[in-house]
Amino acid sequence: MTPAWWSRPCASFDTAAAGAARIRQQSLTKPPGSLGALEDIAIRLAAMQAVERPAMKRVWISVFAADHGVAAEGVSAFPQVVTGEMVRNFSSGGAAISVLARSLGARLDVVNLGTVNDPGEIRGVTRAVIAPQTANFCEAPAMTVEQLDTALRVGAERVAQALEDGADLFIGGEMGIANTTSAAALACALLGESPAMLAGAGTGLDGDGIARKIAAIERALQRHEAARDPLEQLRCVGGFEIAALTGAFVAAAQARMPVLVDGFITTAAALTAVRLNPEVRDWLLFAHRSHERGHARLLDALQAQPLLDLGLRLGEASGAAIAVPLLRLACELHSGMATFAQAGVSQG
Ligand SMILES: Cc1cc2ncn([C@H]3O[C@H](COP(=O)(O)O)[C@@H](O)[C@H]3O)c2cc1C
Ligand SMILES: O=C(O)c1cccnc1
Repeated sequence: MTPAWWSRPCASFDTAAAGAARIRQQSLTKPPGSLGALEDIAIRLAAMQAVERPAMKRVWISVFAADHGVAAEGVSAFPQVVTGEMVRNFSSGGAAISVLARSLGARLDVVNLGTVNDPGEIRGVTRAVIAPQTANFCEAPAMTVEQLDTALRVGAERVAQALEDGADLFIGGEMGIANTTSAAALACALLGESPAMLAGAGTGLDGDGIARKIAAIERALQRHEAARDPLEQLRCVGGFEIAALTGAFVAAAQARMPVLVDGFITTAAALTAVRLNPEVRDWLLFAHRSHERGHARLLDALQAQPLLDLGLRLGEASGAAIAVPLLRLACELHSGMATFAQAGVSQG
């Protein structure tokens, strides 16, 4: 049997470019190391882009939208119709990510994988509808094998589009009422953690709501106890958008495309991608630590040090978009500063 596409090797870092970038960082007019994490980012991006002086001009943002059967368990503070309504809002330019993408001059790609309140054909939205929603994973596997396969492939196809567009960075975002329940269930399955440790308030559940969410995840984990490998865990308790993000992250790493990871849900997808193919980890940069309970644990599992900690809990790729200016500034400092020799400044 031929191995699945997601198991194929990822691109490797260009160590010569990274070495040249490291030497350049040490020659710039500042005490070595004084730009902290921004220096490491410039060097890592040099390794990824295989150039001494990396750039972060074109940014591609794919927001994957999908509904979740588990919403029937009363695990979100908002009704399920919001997912489809927000797809429309992304396309008309009123969502947080719409504003951020405009401000960054980034390409915003919205992908509808299936919503109960389907907005139909609308301008600027790619239709890749798999089903109106996943199955309620408290009662059955969230996806069939075919649905999972399609969702993974849709994610990879958006990366192919980003490459064709000449993007320097891929950002994945999500929209799906109840998807913090799916992401928490997936994280529990992958990490062997208890739901009480990883389930949070999501869109703003109160104490009773969080207790319902924990109980739903506990039931789901019992039902799907036999799911031991990451692909099967994703199929049983994931969502269409979480699977598309997983496929996108693997495909980006295979295609030499840096990825900036957003919040709780996208990090659950990132961990799934790394479990499917450990080489993916090298290609992931982490934007922020979300306010959502459980995100810190996921970041720890990935040994990730995010750039920002702003108490964000929105999703939609918003936290990643907010961190893009830092990546841009890291690149500009790296390529624009004078060296000690050029500026006639004495070295220590
Ligand atoms: C208006 C609105 C816009 C959003 N944009 C992202 N989310 C975020 O909230 C949802 C997850 O939280 P939960 O699991 O509690 O439902 C996801 O759609 C996520 O992207 C939103 C939620 C709402 C209500
Ligand atoms: O961290 C996130 O991505 C998040 C948190 C709460 C709700 N939606 C998204």
